[in-house]
Amino acid sequence: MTSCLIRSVKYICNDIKFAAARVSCLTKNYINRPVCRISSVTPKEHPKMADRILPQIFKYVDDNTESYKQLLKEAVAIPSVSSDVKYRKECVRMVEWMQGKLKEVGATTELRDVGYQTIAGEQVKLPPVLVGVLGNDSKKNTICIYGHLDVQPALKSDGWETEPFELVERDGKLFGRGSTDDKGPVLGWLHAINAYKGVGEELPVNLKFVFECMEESGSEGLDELLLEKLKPEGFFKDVDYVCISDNYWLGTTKPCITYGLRGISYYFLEIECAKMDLHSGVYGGTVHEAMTDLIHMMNQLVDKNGRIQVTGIYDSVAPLTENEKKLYTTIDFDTEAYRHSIGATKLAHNGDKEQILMHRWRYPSLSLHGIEGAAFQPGAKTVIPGKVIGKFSIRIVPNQEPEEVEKLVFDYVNKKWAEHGSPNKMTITAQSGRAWTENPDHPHYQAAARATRLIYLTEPDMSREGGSIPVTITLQEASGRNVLLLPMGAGDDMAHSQNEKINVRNYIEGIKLFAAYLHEVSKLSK
Ligand SMILES: C[C@H](N)C(=O)N[C@@H](Cc1c[nH]cn1)C(=O)O
Ligand SMILES: [Zn+2]
Ligand SMILES: [Zn+2]
Repeated sequence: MTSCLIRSVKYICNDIKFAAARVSCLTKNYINRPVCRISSVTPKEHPKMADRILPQIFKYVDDNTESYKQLLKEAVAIPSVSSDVKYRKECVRMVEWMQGKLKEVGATTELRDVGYQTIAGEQVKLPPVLVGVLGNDSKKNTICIYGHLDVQPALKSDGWETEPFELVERDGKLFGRGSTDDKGPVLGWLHAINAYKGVGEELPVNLKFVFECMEESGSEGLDELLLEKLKPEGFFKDVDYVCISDNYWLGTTKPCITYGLRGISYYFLEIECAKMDLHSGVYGGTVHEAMTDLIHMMNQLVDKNGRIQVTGIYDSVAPLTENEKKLYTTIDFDTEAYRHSIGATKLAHNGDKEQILMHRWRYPSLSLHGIEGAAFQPGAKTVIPGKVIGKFSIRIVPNQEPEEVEKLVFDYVNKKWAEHGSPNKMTITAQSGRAWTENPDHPHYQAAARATRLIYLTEPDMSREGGSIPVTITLQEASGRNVLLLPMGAGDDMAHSQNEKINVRNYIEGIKLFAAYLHEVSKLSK
């Protein structure tokens, strides 16, 4: 950290005269600070001049740290939980809030309608997708940036130390739902753009934005918007690169650039034994209970070592080559620190680094998430739930197609249900997104690596991510371009969990990283 600050200060001293000479008129930017507007000089025309811009930008970012935190506080305060329809208005408010911010930096924006989703037989309107364009210079490269504005649910009573929708700074960390996943990174792009403006520099690239508010709930409607509307309208025609910041470093100190994601196949296993909940004293012993059936079924899915029991599930997993195997040995990953950070007694696979990484990145895993309709509140509620929905998912990997995985799971669950022989009603439904991998030897990745070295003064690890961003492969296919994941947050940020946070350092240096990345990509050939 100290070295980054020293570097920024040193650069700004060299460039102070240069910066002063460029100011011609002042206006206000989106954080209400004066900015200068000038310069039609692009990095491609004057590379040396361009290389002096970044130090000014880094200084500008350091100087604006408090306002960046303030804006994240505003964003976190909007509880844009996509999985619960009672927050749907907040999702819309979140998208509109972000639209305002994009407009303030000069982007042309549109809110695109993506229709309805069906929840328990009801049609519920999906939040709109925010689509934006900033710059249209045919000499510049165009980057399409994707991010999401929705968050996972969070309640203080889940075990948060502070209110989840109130950004709280403590010990150099900003705690709050969405701070790292994905409001911090989305705002990072906005701040990086603003920093160019703040030092009076034209953006070196054109930008296109796709910001949705349903990522945590399967990105419903987004693929159709991208493939059936935006693509035919020519949105991707001039896109040269795609960048997403929505994952995390592997550890806490070493930056990463990410070239793979697992997909996800999410299941709702519903069992109904009665049309309402029943008093267990009155009805216990007289009915076949839905919860008993569900626990039996959920127990058939995975063994205690994490081996998925669904017949044929491992058949299509891409075979491990000798070359790929070697990649895992060089990755900087401390399994003991990882174990300690989550308070686990023992990791799977005896804590072996290579095995742990492979089971996060390239093998499927099945997790049991929860049961809707169960009496989960504290206290001795004596009810027999009439209907319960067990939720589980399989993280799927390259070569596994969602349709094929869904069929294997449906067949297996139906077989186990038949063997179980319950008179109750069982239904299973799924929603799935594909896995994604990219070529990390591409110049786009080299540009991101240069930007990362500039900020963190170290070589980034090329990583894969165990989580899923369903739209990534759609963006790859729709644009036909190289896609890169540039994480902002650290490996211990606890996305989706209690006390989610982003380190102030990751947030601020991440903004600089994005600015440096835009600069590096501007130098790539078209
Ligand atoms: C990696 C990304 N930040 C993320 O958290 N993605 C979610 C996507 C998802 C899909 N269904 C529900 N959520 C994840 O990997 O769980
Ligand atoms: Zn998430
Ligand atoms: Zn995310």
